[in-house]
Amino acid sequence: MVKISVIGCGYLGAVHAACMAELGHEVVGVDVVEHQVELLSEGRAPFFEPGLPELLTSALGTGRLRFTTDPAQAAGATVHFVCVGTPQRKGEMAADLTYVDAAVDSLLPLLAPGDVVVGKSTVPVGTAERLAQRVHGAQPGAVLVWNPEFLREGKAVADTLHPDRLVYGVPDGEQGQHAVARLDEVYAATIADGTPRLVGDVASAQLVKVAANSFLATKISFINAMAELCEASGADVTFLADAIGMDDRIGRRFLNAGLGFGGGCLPKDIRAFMARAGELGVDQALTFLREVDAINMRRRVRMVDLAREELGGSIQGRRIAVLGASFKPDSDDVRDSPALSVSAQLALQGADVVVTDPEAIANAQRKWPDLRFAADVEDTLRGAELVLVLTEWPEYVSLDPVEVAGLVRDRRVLDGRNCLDAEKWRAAGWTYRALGRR
Ligand SMILES: NC(=O)c1ccc[n+]([C@@H]2O[C@H](COP(=O)([O-])OP(=O)(O)OC[C@H]3O[C@@H](n4cnc5c(N)ncnc54)[C@H](O)[C@@H]3O)[C@@H](O)[C@H]2O)c1
Ligand SMILES: O=c1ccn([C@@H]2O[C@H](COP(=O)(O)OP(=O)(O)O[C@H]3O[C@H](CO)[C@@H](O)[C@H](O)[C@H]3O)[C@@H](O)[C@H]2O)c(=O)[nH]1
Repeated sequence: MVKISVIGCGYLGAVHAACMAELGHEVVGVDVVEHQVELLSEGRAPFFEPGLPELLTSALGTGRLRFTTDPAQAAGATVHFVCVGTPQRKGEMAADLTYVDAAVDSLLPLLAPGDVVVGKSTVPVGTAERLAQRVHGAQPGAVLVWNPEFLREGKAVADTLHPDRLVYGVPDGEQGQHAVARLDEVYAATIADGTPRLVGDVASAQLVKVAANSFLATKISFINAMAELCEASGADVTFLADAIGMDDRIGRRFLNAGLGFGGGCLPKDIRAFMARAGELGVDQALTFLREVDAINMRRRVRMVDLAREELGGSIQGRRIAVLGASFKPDSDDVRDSPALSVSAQLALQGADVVVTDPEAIANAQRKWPDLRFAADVEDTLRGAELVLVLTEWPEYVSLDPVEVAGLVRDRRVLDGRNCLDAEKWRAAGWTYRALGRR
């Protein structure tokens, strides 16, 4: 059993804390937001993540997990995971590192010889080296390492308990070896399950994370660029993705064309990576990511244009139903949500937009208070002249086009995620269109 602290209990940290307790460790989770700590302490997740409430309840029941707003409660832990946010700086591409700095600073007075501070947040390469100096200055016997996290929202619990790989970035020498041994203790059950573990230097570990997200973003923008070609030439991007995806070297995963990527990770991570490359004097190495970002943002513009086309050129006062607000299904996260940015654009241009989502309405309302929301699909669809499916929640994918036809004014649907059965919708008398699909 290892005594662990987790600093920052948001989408990443809350899941990490609960999973570490589940693996048998004694865990204290620290966050600055009082309400969030109260909810977590009651076994309630402050955000929607399948499986998390059950895990919290079971871990709290063992007495091995607690949450607090008091950073001093992290004293006594020998492994401290830093899981705070690294959002995009306002008006810039670079990451805002103030939370990471504050989190590490809050640990400095508590550190004892042998303690390991483990960065999990996604940071620009070079951040860990800077923080390591601060840790070393405060407690020469303590060490800072990087252990990036690859979990996906919506699958965060399974991804944390059964990751594809563990990556440790440690300094050379005895302190680095000590940290590896500590992390191996923390992840003993995961390693025993056969999860590969890669040990490298600190710079590489930080880069692995942003490189992985850049690759995923590039794969999505590649297929969306193909969707533009398909649309211009009368081809079908889903057919194309299926066919190229059958080549093992390419693979079908992350080739779903549509509205593109959003969320609290891919968009800000590729931008921060470009900013860091500029600081390092190698901005040319990542100019392709500018294009990846531009292709991605064009999807949203295209969706708005398509809606206008479908409505005969004018959206002023036209009733549009939007299904989906979160950046992807199985999440209530609306950070940089493509669905909401399209909805807001349509509303700004004068359309009468109503948005629904199974989990994300509260978050969406906070972010876009001027948008109109409805709690259920029926109220959203009633009287609509155009239906937009912008997040592929299973309940939207499985809608019966015959059943819902009676609710709308006009049977027109735009499939922003290439997730509907086009034939079925057309057979029910709907005009069906999707980005890059016949
Ligand atoms: N969300 C994901 O799926 C995911 C996956 C892998 C990596 N990451 C990375 O992990 C980091 C966290 O992301 P997130 O999505 O969990 O963000 P988040 O905003 O949901 O959570 C961050 C939490 O840190 C808390 N916090 C801020 N300053 C603090 C401090 N000084 N002390 C204690 N708590 C503090 C905030 O109140 C918040 O609850 C980011 O760097 C992100 O890129 C996220
Ligand atoms: O073929 C695809 C796959 C995904 N998406 C979109 O891409 C975005 C991101 O999806 P996903 O990667 O599943 O969600 P995240 O939870 O943001 O996870 C990413 O970001 C995390 C934070 O860095 C990493 O830990 C994960 O490994 C990485 O997948 C979403 O808007 C999806 O709709 C597509 O448009 N097409």
